[in-house]
Amino acid sequence: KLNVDYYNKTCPQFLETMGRVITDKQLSTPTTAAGSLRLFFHDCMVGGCDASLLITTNAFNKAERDAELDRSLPGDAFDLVIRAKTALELQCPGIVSCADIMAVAARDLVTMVGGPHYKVRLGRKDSLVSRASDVEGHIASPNMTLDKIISMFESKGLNVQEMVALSGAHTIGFSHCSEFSNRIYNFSKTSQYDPSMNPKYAEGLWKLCTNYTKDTGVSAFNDVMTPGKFDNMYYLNLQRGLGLLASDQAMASDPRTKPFVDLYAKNQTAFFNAFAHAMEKVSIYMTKTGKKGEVRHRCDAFNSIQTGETKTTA
Ligand code: HEM
Ligand SMILES: [Ca+2]
Ligand SMILES: [Ca+2]
Repeated sequence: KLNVDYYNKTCPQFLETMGRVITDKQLSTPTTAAGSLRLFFHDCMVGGCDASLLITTNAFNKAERDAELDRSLPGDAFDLVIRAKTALELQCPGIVSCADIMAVAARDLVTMVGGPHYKVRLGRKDSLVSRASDVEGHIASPNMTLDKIISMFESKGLNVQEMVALSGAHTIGFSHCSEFSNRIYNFSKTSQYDPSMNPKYAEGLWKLCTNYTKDTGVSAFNDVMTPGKFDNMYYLNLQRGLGLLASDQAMASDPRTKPFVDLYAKNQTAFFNAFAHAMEKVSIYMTKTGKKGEVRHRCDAFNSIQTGETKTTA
């Protein structure tokens, strides 16, 4: 079904065009890589990698991207897909799905910022539904227990090792203060900061985020040491109490996850291999082929107008 040569005959310029659009965007807006990786992951976790996350809300339907858990996804990641789609529609109209564009963009950007390269099989179809109400229960948040996060990944066929490897994505990008503020402001009756945090690090974040309730855009690097580079520094940080999100830091102490944190901290090649392998798995999770989806003309709208009342699928 899915294969790496899917567009070889129908859109031979596909990968080259993607490469050009991605390079332009990443050089002018270096936050694109992290945003696109997160966008892709969130899309895949809800109904598979089918671009359901790109649909915009209309009067009849509150779409997936407007779910609370997806509100912080950056506009530049959406913009990249739109740009790629626009270029591809000129070269080979109606051929390349938005879901395939997202998969290739995430992969190419990981590679561009220093991470591994892996095969992306192609031929995904775009979804025929996108509902904000479908998101909850599928996307983890930082203050969930590790038990809960592990079972969420397991429900997608991803084991603990794969979860730890995929979380290495936090070697790039940002998080808003609201995602970790509970760790630095009145953590408990006896402690201002979360004791699993390096105190100097906590203090720095405390200063950075002082005004976060008013200035809601304030964010911290997920990886304080090498924020723009895809490397294994994330795991080394966890060993030193420099994990930003509570869920990240928890992986360094829980006996189920710690062995993998230690392995990837010691051995970047092991991390890259595990990340690449897990991403290949994520990127084919629940993919739609054939009549189960469509190739959208534009990535933010279904091809036929849907009122939300009746919907016929072929
Ligand atoms: C283990 C459970 C995970 C939790 C609880 C989690 C949670 C979060 C949160 C809260 C943010 C900050 C969002 C913001 O404030 O804008 C974030 C950022 C990010 N996440 Fe995760 N995440 C998890 C796993 C993953 C996975 C598996 C990937 C990809 C494979 C990923 C990729 C990213 C990236 C790249 C960013 C930075 C986004 C940017 O800079 O725009 N995360 N994550
Ligand atoms: Ca999806
Ligand atoms: Ca890094």
